[in-house]
Amino acid sequence: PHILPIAKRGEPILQQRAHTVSNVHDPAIQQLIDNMLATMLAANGVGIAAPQVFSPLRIIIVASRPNQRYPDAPLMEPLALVNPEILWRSAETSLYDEGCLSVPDTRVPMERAEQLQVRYLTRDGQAVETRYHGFIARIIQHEYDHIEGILIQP
Ligand SMILES: O=C(O)C[C@@H](Cc1ccccc1)C(=O)SCC(=O)c1ccccc1
Ligand SMILES: [Zn+2]
Repeated sequence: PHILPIAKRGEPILQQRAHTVSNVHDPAIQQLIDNMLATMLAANGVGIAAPQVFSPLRIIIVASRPNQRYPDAPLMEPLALVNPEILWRSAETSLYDEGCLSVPDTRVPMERAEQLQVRYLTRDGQAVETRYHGFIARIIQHEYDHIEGILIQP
């Protein structure tokens, strides 16, 4: 896998809606997912979205791990969500200072739904519907914003 350049605020691709993946089994898609993972790990992130590596596709990676602000955040295997759809968001919200690999040296307090229900394809093409809460739900909402062309604003 390759570590790819990360698009920074101001790059048009970060403000465009990304496109649905038509064939998750395409080797180019599988390589992209591997490269997104390598790039996220190298940047010490807990998530990444395809537009951040200049691919206008609806692919996100979520990789929660415990950290100072969220010491009880779950440590999880990085998970790729292809063509994610948020089916439901709880009315209950929480506030957290979010960072963004595309907006370096910035933390922005963001209010997000505490729980959400999401439907997506795994990288193996399995259709899955899952409910998340807490830090993982937050990361999913942050990454989902990226494929909608939405960036946190400093
Ligand atoms: O820009 C991205 O999508 C990655 C971003 C994801 C994210 C961070 C915090 C809340 C929601 C989503 C990052 O990983 S920035 C790095 C960061 O803020 C962080 C790193 C380790 C632990 C906790 C936060
Ligand atoms: Zn971000």
